[in-house]
Amino acid sequence: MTVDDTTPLLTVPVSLGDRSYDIFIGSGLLAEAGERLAGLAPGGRAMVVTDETVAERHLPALMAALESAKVPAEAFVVPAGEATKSFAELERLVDAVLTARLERGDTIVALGGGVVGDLAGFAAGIVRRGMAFVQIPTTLLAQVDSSVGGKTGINTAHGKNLVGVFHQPQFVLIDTDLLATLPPRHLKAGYAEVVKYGLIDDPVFFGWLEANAPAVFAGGPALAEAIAASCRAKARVVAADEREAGNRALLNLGHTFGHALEAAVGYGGDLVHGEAVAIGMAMAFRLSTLLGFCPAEDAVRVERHLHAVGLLADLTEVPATARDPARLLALMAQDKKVQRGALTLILTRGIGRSFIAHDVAADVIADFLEDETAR
Ligand SMILES: O=C(O)C(=O)C[C@@H](O)[C@H](O)[C@H](O)COP(=O)(O)O
Repeated sequence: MTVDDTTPLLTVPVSLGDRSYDIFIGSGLLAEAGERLAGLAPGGRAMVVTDETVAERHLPALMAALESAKVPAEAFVVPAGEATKSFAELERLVDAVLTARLERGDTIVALGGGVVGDLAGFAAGIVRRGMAFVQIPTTLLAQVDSSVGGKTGINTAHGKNLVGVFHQPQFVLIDTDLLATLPPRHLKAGYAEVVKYGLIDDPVFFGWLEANAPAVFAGGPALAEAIAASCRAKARVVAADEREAGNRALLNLGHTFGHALEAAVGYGGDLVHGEAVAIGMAMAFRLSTLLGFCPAEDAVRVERHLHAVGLLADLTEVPATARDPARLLALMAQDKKVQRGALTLILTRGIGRSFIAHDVAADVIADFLEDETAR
């Protein structure tokens, strides 16, 4: 993979028949949001959903872009953090959309990270049985993962993302400049999802990340290239299996363990999604090694890279209260990939060789979790 020294506009198509859309990636794109929205829904209105932190940094620029394109718009601001993916915030948002009398052809615009995108997308999917929706992701995690593919939803006390709908956006606008204000912790957390694409089926990309991680974290062309490669990978998987009937589940590498950890720590607690996914991916590699699928050196290589960029890779690195194996197993049992009571895990035969496993016995997973807490 080569790195350009410029970041021109790049368009990645997501091919889904009459629900197809483009991901626009480039520097300074927020300023074009108004024109793009006006082109999408001439004469339409917009509601921008964002959180308190993003509102301070980027909302004025987006509202100015909408105003100059003559798109009437109002903003709806939610608290920052995972706890916002709740029935209470969904109800508040739905009420605001209906109070504003937005029509089905008006647009809900998600300006923010995964939390904002998932909540706003869910509202767009259910109000008037489906409104227009646009994603303007402002975190690395949202730019490389959650803004693409149409998964929307909220968390419940039973687990992560358990209530939601598939609802594709009309376009995704990725302004790479917005990452300049992203705190390092969230840049790292988003990087976990970038690594995931290498681990699923692209060992060359993983090798490139090992060599180029410092340049990616420095921002600039290498970061833009990592975003583009991630979006291409995700668009390819989603186009082949929009509703996760098959191989889309590979995008869940690290998520069955990760989601259980997030729920165990508590939403808004001391573990953000990408951090939990990093631990979950390392665990998936270790379990794969234990089961004889994956060379031990590959699991070690994954751990080494996650640690090298400052991500956690070990269950013992999460708060002790979230490490109870029985509780983790009970949370995993709520995973959406469960079939007839049996867990589905994404395991691996090595870096870039992940596969869907339906037949790992519950007692094997329970023993593995016991071992992991004692590592
Ligand atoms: O888009 C997908 O499909 C994914 O699984 C991507 C995940 O990284 C993302 O976190 C997704 O929201 C998880 O979905 P879930 O269905 O496992 O809750």
